Formats: sequence, structure tokens, C-alpha cells
Amino acid sequence: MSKRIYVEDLNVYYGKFKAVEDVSLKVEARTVTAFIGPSGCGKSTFLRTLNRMHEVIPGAYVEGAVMLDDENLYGPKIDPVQVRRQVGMVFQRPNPFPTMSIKENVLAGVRLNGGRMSGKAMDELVEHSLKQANLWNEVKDRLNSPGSGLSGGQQQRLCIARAIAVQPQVILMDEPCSALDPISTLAIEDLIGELKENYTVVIVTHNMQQASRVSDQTAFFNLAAQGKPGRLIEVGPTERIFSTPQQQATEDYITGKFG
Ligand SMILES: Nc1ncnc2c1ncn2[C@@H]1O[C@H](COP(=O)(O)OP(=O)(O)OP(=O)(O)O)[C@@H](O)[C@H]1O
Repeated sequence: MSKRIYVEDLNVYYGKFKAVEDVSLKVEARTVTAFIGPSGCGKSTFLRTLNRMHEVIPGAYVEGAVMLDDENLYGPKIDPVQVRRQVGMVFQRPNPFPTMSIKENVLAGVRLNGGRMSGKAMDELVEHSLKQANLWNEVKDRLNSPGSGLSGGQQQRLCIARAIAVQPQVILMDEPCSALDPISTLAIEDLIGELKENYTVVIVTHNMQQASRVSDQTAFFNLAAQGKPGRLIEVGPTERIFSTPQQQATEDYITGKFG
């Protein structure tokens, strides 16, 4: 159920503006990788290229390859909708569909993909996904209530359940805790630790402690100056990046000298 990602020489453009330059990166299956770096260095942009989500912005395009196991996501016959089925995404602000029930929210991605299921199979999928998202016990008695009635942290776990329900190989998370209180944040961090048993997880975070708590590998991005493209400066096991970074810029960033 989980695949590795190999990125080769990736450049990302918004029209004529090159936002990210020359990134090569390996993410092993069933690991958590954190992207860190100062604002504007291209973390979110790069993350979105891992499921072609950047393509929703007119004029955005990439050069290079993103391999999911042996398949180039940018190959000529690849359908971006299928890519997003394999590589799910959770955003900064929890975004359940407000008028839909909790149950319908979990099933929303499956329905979008045209999946046909019996009522029993749907109930099982809802229960399984909510359990994997550590939300089942809190909502099992109100599955038909609106998703918008949950707390922010619960809504974010609902969005994770929605991502899980389509059975992706990879889950991308773009600052998934930035809108959450500390307790909800810890709940999501615990959940990320559990998700990596089944999925490959990539998370963008501004929180250095969070990166060191949840990730196996950390990638530090930086940009030479405003208006220049972001680059991958250093990537390695999280423990090493935070204890003995090899680049001065990495050390300056993780010790809070800039960013
Ligand atoms: N839709 C867009 N159109 C044009 N340029 C964009 C767009 N989104 C981002 N950019 C530019 O791409 C660069 C990288 O932005 P991005 O949001 O990926 O950085 P980031 O590291 O995720 O920043 P932050 O930590 O503040 O979220 C920036 O110069 C930004 O202005």
C-alpha cells in the first residue's frame, strides 16, 4: 500500500518564474519526510508537484521527473486524477465539506473517483478510515452529523480519514497542524507516527520540534535571495540534520538565526 518517491532534477515554474530549482530527493516507502525552510523557499510548491496539484494553477509546470516506484508521474500517458488517487493530500486548514455529514466526508474522495460500493462496504470503509485517523471513538455515534460540527483538530483528522479512504500510497501534508491548538497538534503528530506503518508520508512544517518528533528524514530548503528559486540545501536522517548539519545555512536555520 505504500510506495517510494524518487525525484530527479525537478524545476518548478509559475509561468516565467522559476520557484524551485534542481531538486533531487529520495523518500523511502513507509517513512516520514519533513520539508523545512524559511517562508517562500518553495516547500509547498515542491510538495504539490508530488501529486501534480500545482497544475490547478494556470501556467504552473515542472521539468524533471517524479517517480512513484517505477512510474514517472509526469509520463505522457499518466492521468493527474489517478496520480492524486495514489498520492493524497491534507492541507493547512481543515477543509471538510461543511454541509456533508461526517460519513459523507469520509466517502467524498471515493465517490469523486467513481467508486461503486454496497452500503455494507461503505460502512466498513468509513469505520476503517476513521479508526486509522484516530477519530472513530469520538464520532461513531454521530456519523450523520455535519463535519463542520467537529473541533478543528477533529476536522483535520476527518480530512486525513477522507485521504485514507481512497487507499493512497502516499500522503502529503502541508503544515497540517498550523491552524490547531497544542493538544490537537500532538494528536496529529501521534497519528503521523501510526500512518507510516502503512503509508509514505511527506509533511511541510515550520515547527522544528515537530519535524524532529515526527520525521525519519528531513529536507532543508532555502533561497539565495527574494525572487530567486528555492533549492534543496541538505537532506538526511532527521537526527543527523538536527545534531550535525553539514551546511552552514542548515545550522543557521535550525538554530533560529533566520527564517
Ligand atoms: N500560485 C502562485 N503563483 C505564482 N507564484 C507563486 C504561487 N504560489 C507560490 N508562488 C511563489 O513561489 C515561491 C515559493 O512559494 P511557496 O508557497 O511554495 O513557499 P513555501 O516555502 O511553502 O512558503 P511558506 O513557508 O510561506 O508557506 C514564492 O516566491 C511564491 O511567491
